[in-house]
Amino acid sequence: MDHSVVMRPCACIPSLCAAAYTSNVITENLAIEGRNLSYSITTKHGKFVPILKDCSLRIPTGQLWMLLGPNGCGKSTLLKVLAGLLKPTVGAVYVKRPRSFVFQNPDHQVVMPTVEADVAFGLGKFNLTQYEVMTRVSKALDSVGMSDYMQRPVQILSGGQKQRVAIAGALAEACKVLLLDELTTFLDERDQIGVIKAVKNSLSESGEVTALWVTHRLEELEYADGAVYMEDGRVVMHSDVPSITSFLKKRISSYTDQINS
Ligand SMILES: Nc1ncnc2c1ncn2[C@@H]1O[C@H](COP(=O)(O)OP(=O)(O)OP(=O)(O)O)[C@@H](O)[C@H]1O
Repeated sequence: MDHSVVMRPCACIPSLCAAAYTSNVITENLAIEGRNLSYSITTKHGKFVPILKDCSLRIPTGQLWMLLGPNGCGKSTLLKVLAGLLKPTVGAVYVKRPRSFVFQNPDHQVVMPTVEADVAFGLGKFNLTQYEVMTRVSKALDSVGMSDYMQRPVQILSGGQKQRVAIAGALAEACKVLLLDELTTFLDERDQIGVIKAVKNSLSESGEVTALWVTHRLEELEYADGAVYMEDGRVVMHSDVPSITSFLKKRISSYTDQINS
């Protein structure tokens, strides 16, 4: 994944705070909609490289969806287009505001010395009283199961705990959409499950927060409400979990047959 975009990790993206709505997009009950999105680049040698090709997706409010696909198929690029970090070459995007992007590497997520200060970091812009800040911080930490760590230094946290603190930062800012890029890549199994459960819990507590979770790990599908599967820059399937699981099992078994034949 490209980490060249540097910002306050997990902060709501300031340039996106105004409503960004592109005409002809139906938004009823949807937190995320992309229609016919293409994204391409032209290299310094003048070569045209299509990265996303006519991708469409619709994610209902309050749900956790996974974005799956082989290495290099365009998952992170699609997530960055939805985050507004990249402008699609063609197509329309609607994503509820505020939205937050959480990066893959836990060490890029936390910037303040303590957990409490880190979660409160993005709240300065809201002109809140100390009491309101404290209330938001404790509620957000509670949602991700990190209340007991409020006064801890961030350096001593595990990778998964850092990711949960980053998610709490977004929740404290009343984020409506979480765009989560392979958060569990660097985590051990226990931390991995802790992060995904924290996201799931945050969504069910609020009912208003929606998450799109990029992953390679098929076992994480069991926590999802739906999934989008990509290959070679295209959305190949967009559906409920049982259908996508059965599709992927067939895909894997046909691949195994091919390499064994
Ligand atoms: N700025 C860029 N310049 C050239 N190629 C790029 C650029 N950004 C992305 N790509 C290419 O576009 C394709 C999609 O990249 P992307 O990071 O979105 O894939 P991904 O599915 O997230 O991969 P991974 O699972 O390995 O993180 C890759 O082939 C990548 O090399």
